[in-house]
Amino acid sequence: METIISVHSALELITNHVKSLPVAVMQLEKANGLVLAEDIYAPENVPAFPQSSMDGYAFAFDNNRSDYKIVGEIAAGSKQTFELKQGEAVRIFTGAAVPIAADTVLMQEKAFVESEKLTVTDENLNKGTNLRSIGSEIKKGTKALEKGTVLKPATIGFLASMGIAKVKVYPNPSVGILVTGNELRLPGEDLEYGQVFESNSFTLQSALNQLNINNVTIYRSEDNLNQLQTLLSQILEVNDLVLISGGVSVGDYDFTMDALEKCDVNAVFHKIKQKPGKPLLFGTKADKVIFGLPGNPASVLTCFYEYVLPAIGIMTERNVKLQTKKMVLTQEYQKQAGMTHFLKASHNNDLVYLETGQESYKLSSFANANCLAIIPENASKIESGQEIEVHLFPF
Ligand SMILES: Nc1nc2c(c(=O)[nH]1)N[C@H]1C(S)=C(S)[C@@H](COP(=O)(O)OP(=O)(O)OC[C@H]3O[C@@H](n4cnc5c(N)ncnc54)[C@H](O)[C@@H]3O)O[C@H]1N2
Ligand code: MOO
Repeated sequence: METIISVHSALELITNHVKSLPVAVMQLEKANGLVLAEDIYAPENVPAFPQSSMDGYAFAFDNNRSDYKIVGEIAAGSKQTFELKQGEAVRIFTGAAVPIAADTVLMQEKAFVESEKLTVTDENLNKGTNLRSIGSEIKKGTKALEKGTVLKPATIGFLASMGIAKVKVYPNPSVGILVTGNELRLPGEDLEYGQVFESNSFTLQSALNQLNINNVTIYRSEDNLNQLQTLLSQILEVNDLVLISGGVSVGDYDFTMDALEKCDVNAVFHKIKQKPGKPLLFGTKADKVIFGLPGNPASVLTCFYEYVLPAIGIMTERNVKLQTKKMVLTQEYQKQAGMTHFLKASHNNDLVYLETGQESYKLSSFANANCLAIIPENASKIESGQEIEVHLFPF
């Protein structure tokens, strides 16, 4: 196992150890936000029949005629067909099948009808007006969507319009969040001296939900190796991704590393030259991915954005990494060389303002921030006005 490595090496190890999840066949209504794992070809013509796009009258267009005899009516969904003769029209409605012999639909606002006689009052009417021809949206057998397309409302609707009910996608992982700590109480409970409210599972679950990852189960364990090991082995059975909060440091009650070892997890690295989140732990067990997130609340969220997101991106073939931009720092920042600093910050017009309260137990600065400012490992001083990299939050 690697100990205390650079941010760059940590990301490289994650990239080398995480694989995309097996392709799954998914009901369309559950596929929003997922990536298509197959090319989609139209199984039928859309529309499958010549279709009226207006409420009005359908007929075979005749330049020398302005009157037609109305011989019937076709509503949307009607199976009725008409053998229209020259000079005959049918009353028709939006979405209805236009008779084969007809080629034009006159909208009713441009028609004058008396008893069964239709008079065209549209001087600019052309052959083919208001008629959607067979396959004019997409022809049967044509490629409709490429493998790799991210499904969104429009693509989901497009698939449904072709009659497709299920698609092959890269699924979202099922996620187990394991919260450790004797001191933790749930919001809403009474707090005794020495106890703190548990917030990490709330942060993590919300961050996952924001990615449309909703198959999330929260487990809780005391700082007890046996309990932790038993729970962890169950969690590893049923989840693709396991996020453990706390217990990754060096204290006498930090059992995460031992429990992972007992569960035969391959620890890939432990500790990154970074602040916050130095004791981040990453491991795998077969295709399962495990992160031991340092318990301090700001460390948990920073590590989620910087390391768990890229892993989820690989598992799902989605581009979910925080967007990177170069921006100008508006103040001087000093630190010791040797650690990358991820600083809660706000950007506006490509200028970056650092939040006060960078300590890893504080979430208030995170709550005010819209990005993380990156101060590189080897830097000891960034001047005000210098350009730095910024990772933008996805909201
Ligand atoms: N001697 C050393 N001590 C520590 C080191 C070190 O290098 N040497 N590293 C520090 C750093 S940096 C971090 S980060 C933490 C990480 O500690 P753990 O991952 O073992 O986390 P815990 O000790 O369980 O908790 C840390 C802190 O966070 C609070 N916490 C934990 N879980 C939650 C939760 N679900 N919701 C809200 N708050 C939570 C916990 O009460 C502690 O205050 O270790 C340092 N120590
Ligand atoms: O690495 Mo820790 O998150 O600074 O307190």
